[in-house]
Amino acid sequence: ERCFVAELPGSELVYFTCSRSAPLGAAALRPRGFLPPPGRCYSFCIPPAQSPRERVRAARLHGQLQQRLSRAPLGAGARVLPLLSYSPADAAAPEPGFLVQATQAAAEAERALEELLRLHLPAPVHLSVYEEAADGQVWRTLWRLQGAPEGKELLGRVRVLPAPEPLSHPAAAHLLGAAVFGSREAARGVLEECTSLIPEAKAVLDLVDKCPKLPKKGDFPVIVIEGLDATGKTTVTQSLRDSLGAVLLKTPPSCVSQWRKTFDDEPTLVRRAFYALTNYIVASEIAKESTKSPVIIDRFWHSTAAYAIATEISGKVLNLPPLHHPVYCWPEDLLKPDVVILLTVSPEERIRRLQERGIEKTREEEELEANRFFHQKVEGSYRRMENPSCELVDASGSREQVLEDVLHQIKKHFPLL
Ligand SMILES: Nc1ncnc2c1ncn2[C@@H]1O[C@H](COP(=O)(O)OP(=O)(O)OP(=O)(O)O)[C@@H](O)[C@H]1O
Ligand SMILES: Nc1ccn([C@@H]2O[C@H](COP(=O)(O)O)[C@@H](O)[C@H]2O)c(=O)n1
Repeated sequence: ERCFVAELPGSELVYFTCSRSAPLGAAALRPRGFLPPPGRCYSFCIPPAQSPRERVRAARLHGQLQQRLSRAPLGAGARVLPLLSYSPADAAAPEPGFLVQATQAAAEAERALEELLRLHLPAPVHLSVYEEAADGQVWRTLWRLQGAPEGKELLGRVRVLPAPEPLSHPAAAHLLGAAVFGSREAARGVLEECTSLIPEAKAVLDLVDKCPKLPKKGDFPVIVIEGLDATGKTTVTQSLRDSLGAVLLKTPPSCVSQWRKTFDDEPTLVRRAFYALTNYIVASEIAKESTKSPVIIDRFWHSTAAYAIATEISGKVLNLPPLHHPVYCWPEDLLKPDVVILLTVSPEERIRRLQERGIEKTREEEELEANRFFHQKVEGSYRRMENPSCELVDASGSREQVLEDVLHQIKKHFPLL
């Protein structure tokens, strides 16, 4: 039995399933907020990759469809929401897809959607249509789209019911190796798979392959400063460099800057593998520099993992994988820092600083502003990291106060510094 989870506006998750046999009275149970009245919903999923080599293509197809859906003539007020199809009974990775909420039952919107799917999805293409019946229950009609331009076959009609919320988010068990990479080889494998599609992947691999496999930290302290955008990392890391006579490094390093936009436009799988590998490039720099002086790093692996988890786990902070989940564990083959400090500021102060700075924001930061739940999930993930865990410093005071507090925290580990 397949179940589905969709993320509604406001980051609410709705879990539902379909049943042929549920007794009709069994609740005017309609999944809450699922079908905006009066309206229709449509859903479809991206067919899973048949082999590891195919997973980059499948991930890219998902991204392309998302872009095309955002431009498709689906009618005023139509919403395209992220959907996952999963089976509670087996361990297979969930299939990503979309739930399209149309505010009117517009034949034109339906035609546009069908045309898009016929054009871009490999056959057989399945489309589910959800409607409310006179008795207030929601029904799903499953269609197989075939032939051009309008051929379609009716496969069946079933009731839609709320599904029990699983103990953990359906994506949680599949983050490792797909969004969070537990080793250099795991991330490397993804970029290997895309060298024929993305030429820049080869250039990144060449850089990574020049770095020693297990670089060793020198005797000087290695300190990472983490935090959301505009929490003051640049300000603090520069002050720390000056007051500790340290070397300042950042991830991703400048040697990959020219490829960053390319990978930011790729789906999670490829984008996160890129960022994961940049940590290994910086690790070899840390190894060298920490034999000579203290090293300060502006973002490292915790950023890579926290942003990946927050993006892939839909809903709110309570949907994050629980404490001690393997996604929060430092990769065994990545040079480990001595101290990781997480700068925190209130959402209001952070937004004030972002606005004051006034420079163009990255796509992810636009999302951050629009979606405070995403912001909470990134910070919630940082807070769950372990070995090394993040030590929190409230960064909402003056620049001088924040520096003093960070130095105080560092000196607890290195009193002689
Ligand atoms: N303690 C502070 N009080 C007030 N403003 C601050 C403080 N620290 C930093 N700022 C200002 O807030 C803005 C963001 O700071 P900064 O660039 O250091 O953050 P960041 O975390 O490095 O951001 P990003 O991750 O986007 O690079 C800057 O304009 C900076 O001058
Ligand atoms: N080690 C890292 C560093 C960065 N990222 C990603 O980059 C974004 C933030 O970078 P800034 O240059 O704006 O500070 C953030 O959205 C992360 O996705 C990363 O993954 N790993």
